[in-house]
Amino acid sequence: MVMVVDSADDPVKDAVSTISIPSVPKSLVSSEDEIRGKMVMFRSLTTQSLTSKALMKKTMKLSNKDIIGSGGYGTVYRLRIDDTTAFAVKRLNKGNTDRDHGFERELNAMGDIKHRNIVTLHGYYIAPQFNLLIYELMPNGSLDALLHGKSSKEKPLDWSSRCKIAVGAARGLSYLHHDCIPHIIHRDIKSSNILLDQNMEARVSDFGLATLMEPDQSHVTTIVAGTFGYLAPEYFDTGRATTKGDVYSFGVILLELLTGRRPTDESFIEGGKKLVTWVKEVVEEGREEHAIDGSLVCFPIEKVRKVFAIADKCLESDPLKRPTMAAVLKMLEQINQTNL
Ligand SMILES: Nc1ncnc2c1ncn2[C@@H]1O[C@H](COP(=O)(O)OP(=O)(O)OP(=O)(O)O)[C@@H](O)[C@H]1O
Repeated sequence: MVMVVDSADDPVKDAVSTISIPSVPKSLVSSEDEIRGKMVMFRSLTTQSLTSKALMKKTMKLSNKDIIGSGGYGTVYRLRIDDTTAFAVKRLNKGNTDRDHGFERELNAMGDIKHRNIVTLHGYYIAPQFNLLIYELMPNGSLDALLHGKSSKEKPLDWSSRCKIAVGAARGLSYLHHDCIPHIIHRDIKSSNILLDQNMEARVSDFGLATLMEPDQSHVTTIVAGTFGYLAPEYFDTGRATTKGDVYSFGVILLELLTGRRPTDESFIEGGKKLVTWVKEVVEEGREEHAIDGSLVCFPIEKVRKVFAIADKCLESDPLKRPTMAAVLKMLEQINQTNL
């Protein structure tokens, strides 16, 4: 049964259609699953020629061979529609109520967001046993894979690609912090959540942990979440997610781009040193060219120094001393524009 609904009838704005599926083949779901779900697709150029029914049919045929990867919340599949259209479908298991709330949050936050540096959510499917999120497919994978995966040895990212990724990710995050109403704190900024589109433009992804803030609130108090190595120190004490916590995580991303090393790399904590202390010392002692990723054969040292200095500011232990994402974006854009 296909029912086209007016967006006014649906809690999610711009939804073009919903579909109830009384039964689906086994592949994404186990045969015991009680299957009765609702699919909602958002209106866009990519989805306008697709019917929910056709999409649902293809979705239910997904199997292990289509898996792109998996994370803390579920498994991601590649869904090919035709030669020009493909989606990334994230299946979230309905393990507990927290995850259900996370899913609802993700939908509400993502549905309206359209930005060149944010991964678009095209739709979702809700069923009793599982939920699906239907995202734009990012053909060049994640920054994590580009920096630390197999291809990083064969074809390391060059300096200008790293700069472009830093600027794009900063623009996406700045948009969430400053231009979305209510403002959005990402809460899980890390290199596996920075994806690359066909032009190697960075897109911020994964709002599973995103928390919506009312414009007059400066923070929200929640249980500790996020990923070790990227979390701001104050988060461990207070459990408060703030935009400045995201700025800290972004500083870690900058360090990853500069050094090619994960934040949990032993060299950062050698002799009990913390990341913050490490970067401060590198900047103060002018050792940037020794700290830069060894696979970078050619880099403009003045620009490298400036990006290290920005990372240092983002990683300040006192959140009040950290710049906003809008300021970080401006600094990175200026470095990119100057011919040093
Ligand atoms: N829209 C997408 N296009 C292409 N690949 C994607 C997309 N979304 C996720 N992936 C890839 O799928 C894999 C799993 O992603 P997922 O977001 O589930 O986990 P994660 O980010 O690694 O960890 P976590 O769940 O803790 O955030 C990652 O390799 C990620 O790069």
